[in-house]
Amino acid sequence: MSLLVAHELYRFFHTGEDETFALRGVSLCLSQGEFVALMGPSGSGKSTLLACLTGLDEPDGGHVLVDGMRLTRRSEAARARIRARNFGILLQSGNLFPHFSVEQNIRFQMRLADRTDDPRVDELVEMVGLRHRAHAFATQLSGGETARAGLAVALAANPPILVADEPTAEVDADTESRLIDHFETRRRAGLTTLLATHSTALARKADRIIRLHDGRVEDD
Ligand SMILES: Nc1ncnc2c1ncn2[C@@H]1O[C@H](COP(=O)(O)OP(=O)(O)OP(=O)(O)O)[C@@H](O)[C@H]1O
Repeated sequence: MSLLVAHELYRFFHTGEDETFALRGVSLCLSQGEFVALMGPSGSGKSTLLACLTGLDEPDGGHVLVDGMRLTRRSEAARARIRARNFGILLQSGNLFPHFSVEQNIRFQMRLADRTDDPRVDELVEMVGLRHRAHAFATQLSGGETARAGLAVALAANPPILVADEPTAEVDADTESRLIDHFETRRRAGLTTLLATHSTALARKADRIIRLHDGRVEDD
């Protein structure tokens, strides 16, 4: 069975007189253990799609199923429960609590997922190249450090589905290669990974590339 299904998703935005058609009937299926890259030009709808797939945004049409459960058109509390159980999420809007340190943010995410005894905090901090910044508050981090800390938080609960928007946009080559190793380890462990990326190096490692263009799937 598919772990994550999107069926005919539509999303429109209205700003004043303008209407933007961000998603125009996007359907996709992700199986357990798949590593999928979502690509497409700026403005093609990648971030909007990730937000709808994780229930952080509601599509205007269509629906999303997570492990057979409908995520769309449910209460925020129900969506949050499904999200906590199934997803690790890194979106461009960020996922850090500003007055927690990097390490506290990671531990908090683990606690939300009931992984209080998880020994991997140091490992995660090391993997994203932030050992020297583990005790810094989120507000004290540079843009690149914030993105990397956010990724460590998204990975903290070893989520069944990792959804990340441009996870390697702000990382150096060493960190990118450590992250690619980690994504491949997730695949071997049967965990699913969906990354929106402009990086061809990263996309080359994926099992599948889904290309969006103008709010539609151009190629899958
Ligand atoms: N909250 C919003 N209000 C109005 N328009 C929006 C909103 N969010 C996204 N859009 C518009 O929807 C379209 C798709 O945006 P989206 O951010 O999903 O693209 P993207 O493929 O992720 O782009 P990028 O690669 O630059 O991050 C764009 O035209 C964008 O301007």
